[in-house]
Amino acid sequence: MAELYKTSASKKDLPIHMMARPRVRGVDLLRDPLLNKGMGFTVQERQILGVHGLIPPAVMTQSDQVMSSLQNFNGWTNDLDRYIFMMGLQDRNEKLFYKVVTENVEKMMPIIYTPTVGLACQKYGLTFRRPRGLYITIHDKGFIFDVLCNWPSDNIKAIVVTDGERILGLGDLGCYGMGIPVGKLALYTALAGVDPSQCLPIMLDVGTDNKTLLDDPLYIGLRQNRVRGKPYEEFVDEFMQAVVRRFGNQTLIQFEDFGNHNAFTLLEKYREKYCTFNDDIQGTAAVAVAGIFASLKITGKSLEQNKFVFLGAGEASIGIAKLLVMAMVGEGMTKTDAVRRIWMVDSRGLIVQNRPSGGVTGQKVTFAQDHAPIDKLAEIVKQIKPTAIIGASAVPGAFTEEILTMMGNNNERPIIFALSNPTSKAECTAEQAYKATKGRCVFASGSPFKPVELEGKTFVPGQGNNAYIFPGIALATILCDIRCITEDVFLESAKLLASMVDKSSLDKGLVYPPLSKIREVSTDLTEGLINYAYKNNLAYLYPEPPNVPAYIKAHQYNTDYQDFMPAMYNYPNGLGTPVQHGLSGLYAGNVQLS
Ligand SMILES: O=C([O-])CC(=O)C(=O)O
Ligand SMILES: [Mg+2]
Repeated sequence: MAELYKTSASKKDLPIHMMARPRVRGVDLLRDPLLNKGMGFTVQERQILGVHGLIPPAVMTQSDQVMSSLQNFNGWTNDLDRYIFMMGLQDRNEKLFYKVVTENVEKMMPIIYTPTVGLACQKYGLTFRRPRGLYITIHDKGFIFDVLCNWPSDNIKAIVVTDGERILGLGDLGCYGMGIPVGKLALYTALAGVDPSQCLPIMLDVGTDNKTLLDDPLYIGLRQNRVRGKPYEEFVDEFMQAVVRRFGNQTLIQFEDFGNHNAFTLLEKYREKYCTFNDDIQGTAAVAVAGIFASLKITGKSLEQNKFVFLGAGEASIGIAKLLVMAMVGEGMTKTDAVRRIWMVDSRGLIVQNRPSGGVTGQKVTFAQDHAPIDKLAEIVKQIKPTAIIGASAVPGAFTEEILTMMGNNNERPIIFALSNPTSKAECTAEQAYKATKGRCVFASGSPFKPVELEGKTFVPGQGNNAYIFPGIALATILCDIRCITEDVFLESAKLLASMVDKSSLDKGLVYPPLSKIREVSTDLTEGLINYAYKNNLAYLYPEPPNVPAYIKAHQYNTDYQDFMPAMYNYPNGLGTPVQHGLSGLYAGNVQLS
């Protein structure tokens, strides 16, 4: 059985005829980002693989290349240029891209992911250099499987798909939303170690209702209004079926940044039939609930001693609220009592049962309270006296100084989460929250904020972003073959993540592990979830891996270059025949020909 789990044998273990050989050579090798090493190719490899002379003569180690990339990165004066530089690197040399990212996670995440990815999406038409992922349009209806067949690999384990209708808190960006699946999948690899060749970003272009884009002659998507209703549903149905036909029914499909209505409808429709989850509803819920679990260790309160006010009643708020209810019920409360602790506020004010202005519909119904209507958030906070306010409204500045001060006056340690993305949409800044509460609040935000100095003390805001959750869930799902991701998986993820917050973080008011640890967190989450999946009969891979950490490690992407030792120049007796074209003198001291 040990053999079954021995997947990445070291080079020495392999018989010579099985040593890695790239599937392409010559100039095609340099143009394949999965294989290209640029100047990292040894002289021997250059000769054998037919790229000698096609790259400058210097042979660089991968760490030299990392240094050179960082110098380049630092040379750019704005984040969008840094994003473009990093995408260029990803397009040229994936191993190097992921090495740079994984060795500099804190610096790179805000560029290749939120918040800069939001800006990049807004300017996607201009930043577009080379295609990445698949674009499937409503006009491909009837032929989606054929489009999927154009993808060059059969071995796809994970797809992140969007239709671009609600990109972060930026609204409908149509086809420009492709930056999001690309960014999310970059984190699959950088944070959890999912093999990038097994990941596929997909944009379902059904048009856009963004007038500015429709009027822009340089817009790169379908120039028509969004298709809705039955044709849209049939289109997405066909897409789901085509994915299974093309890549198998265990393919993970992560829904990302769909409009509110479609996000909920599609999740309900597919969650039991496909291996799927919605990151904005479920991933965000798990990260927020983890933050709340961890905050209890700071506030000293139990979950049921809290009262939560949510600003915004969309995917994130409803997802968090539902998971919170599940957590409270898990602790012995009735559902009715749990729901009573949750107060939702949308653009029309407090969501109450007898709302005069058009009633309450959809997902909000569960949380409509028996209370008189109130319009303004400040008045709601004054009357309801929440212990926690959670913003997922994409209304910047909605948590005013008055509201934050009130939270500080009503609570010894108020919980303030401003989760809307990107930074420009956050309900308040970290500084505003700490200042108004004299440093007593437990603050987290969806996009990163820098630490805040206040009266000689440093406060470190937590980043309550689903990036702490989705890469680990994805890797666990892939590795133990979970076919249906139940709601329990998200609650378990929240508990696991909260358990990883150590005392030194809590002492700084930080309810998440530091961002510098997010890779270890993703791996630990994967391990916890694999164990959970086997205990709860969710895993299809049998037999169960005897050593889960070793099993995970063996399957995680290695950012080190693969050695393309030319098998044809080696003989089974183990004597490698060096390639000697009188070059050893030329390259003396630079490379070793052995
Ligand atoms: O992408 C992010 O940073 C978090 C997220 O899912 C969203 O805001 O839609
Ligand atoms: Mg999202």
